[in-house]
Amino acid sequence: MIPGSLFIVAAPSGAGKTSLVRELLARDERVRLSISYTTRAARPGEVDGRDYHFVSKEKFIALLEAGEFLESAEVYGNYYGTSERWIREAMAAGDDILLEIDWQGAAQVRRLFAEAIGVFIMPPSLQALQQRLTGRGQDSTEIIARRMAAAREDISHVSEFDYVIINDDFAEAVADLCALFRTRRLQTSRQLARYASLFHQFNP
Ligand SMILES: Nc1ncnc2c1ncn2[C@@H]1O[C@H](COP(=O)(O)OP(=O)(O)OP(=O)(O)O)[C@@H](O)[C@H]1O
Ligand SMILES: Nc1nc2c(ncn2[C@@H]2O[C@H](COP(=O)(O)O)[C@@H](O)[C@H]2O)c(=O)[nH]1
Repeated sequence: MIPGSLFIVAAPSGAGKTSLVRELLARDERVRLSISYTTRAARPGEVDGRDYHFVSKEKFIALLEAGEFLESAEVYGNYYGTSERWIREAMAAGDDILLEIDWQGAAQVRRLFAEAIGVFIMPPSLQALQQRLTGRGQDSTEIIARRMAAAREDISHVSEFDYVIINDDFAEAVADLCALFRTRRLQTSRQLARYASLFHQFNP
């Protein structure tokens, strides 16, 4: 079996990564999204187990201490973590895995999986970012201010990622993200030769 790839998508809050990832998942059935654990309160419309596993701080710390997380970080005042068990199982099944996490988590994952492919989503401007956070209409003024204050720090980590997509025109950014996933899946003939079982089907 050809092993799947591990993709990381990060962005400052409000740049549009959840919207883009949702479109990618609708168009590319080979990608599986890791559902993170978080101590953040659910936003209106968010569903436990679909958008996040929403847990208390105590439960999160218990999971952390039990070694359940591949990576974890405090982001904008809440805790977030990726289930190591889920990732290992999905990898064993040969799936392409997508982690929608922040730059701190991305750095932790890169230390474990050097081959992970990092994609950073940029807003066209800080003004557009502010408008998107406000326009989403789901966070208080204080929360938006906290996320805007962190945006410069978030963006300063852009060079740690392999690819950058500027999410200005939404349709264009979706097309770029889908193309990136498709292209990264192409195998060179040398890579293919490493997957002996597949290779031998054509070279008995
Ligand atoms: N290209 C775009 N042009 C205009 N608005 C956009 C664009 N992309 C996304 N948006 C809007 O911006 C808002 C924020 O998008 P989204 O929730 O996907 O951001 P995010 O990066 O996942 O944020 P967070 O990290 O806070 O969850 C949403 O209301 C979304 O509809
Ligand atoms: N390090 C991790 N960061 C994560 C994870 N899941 C989400 N995130 C990031 O948190 C912020 C805020 O997300 P929001 O849903 O509260 O707006 C954003 O940058 C996410 O990418 C995770 O498991 N680990």
